[in-house]
Amino acid sequence: MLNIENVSLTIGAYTLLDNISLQLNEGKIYGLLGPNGAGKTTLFKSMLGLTAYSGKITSDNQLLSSRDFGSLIEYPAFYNNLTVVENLQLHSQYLEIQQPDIQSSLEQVDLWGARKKKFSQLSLGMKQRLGIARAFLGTPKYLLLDEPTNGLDPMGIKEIRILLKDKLKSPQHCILVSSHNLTEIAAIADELIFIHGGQIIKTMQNTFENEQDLEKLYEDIMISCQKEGA
Ligand SMILES: Nc1ncnc2c1ncn2[C@@H]1O[C@H](COP(=O)(O)OP(=O)(O)OP(=O)(O)O)[C@@H](O)[C@H]1O
Repeated sequence: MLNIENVSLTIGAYTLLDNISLQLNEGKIYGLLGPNGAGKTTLFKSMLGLTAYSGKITSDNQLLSSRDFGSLIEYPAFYNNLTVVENLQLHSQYLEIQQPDIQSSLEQVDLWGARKKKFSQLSLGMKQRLGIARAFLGTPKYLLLDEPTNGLDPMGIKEIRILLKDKLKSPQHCILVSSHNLTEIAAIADELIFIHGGQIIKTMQNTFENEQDLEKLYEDIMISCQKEGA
């Protein structure tokens, strides 16, 4: 279990994260929802140790290790002139992942057939899936995906949904995914986390049968945050 306790981050006059406490459990997919600038990426970066913060984040009561996490934050950066396989081999060497199962990870995201293609030859959807394969390569406990469906067409979005829900979700792994696409979040998440102005506004089970109901709740929450000036 990932335990986030009273995590805050202030830079100059701006409070990016405001006393965030959350518990994230293996076996679940969490959807992180919030408008532009809410603090989603900053929260991911604090978990990954990419930004300073006050408060405490632990995994099963232990200090965090970079091995605990796999992440896809913002646009996935790879070497354009290397092939799919070469990119993953390089990443494994860089992270000192012992005996990475590159074939399985590529099969999982349906890219084994494209293993000899250069990164520059991949479609956006293939690039996102390769980013997820890379994030999952060391079989981390926590998989952090920041807007993985950004810019994808409906088929690409569907592929990511199937990948997360039917292939990567497991009792051993916790997946935290941020998205502005409420339809996707309604379809894949077990739990919902609403964030606004660096604060967690609400956490709840995803009981939404359709995205219209989630959309309505999202709008109500965000409008009331704006009124309160959160
Ligand atoms: N290094 C920084 N210094 C100052 N402000 C920052 C820094 N990084 C991010 N911010 C600000 O912190 C706020 C939260 O940014 P963040 O990128 O975490 O939001 P987000 O929820 O991921 O937004 P989006 O949905 O647009 O990706 C924004 O107002 C952003 O401008």
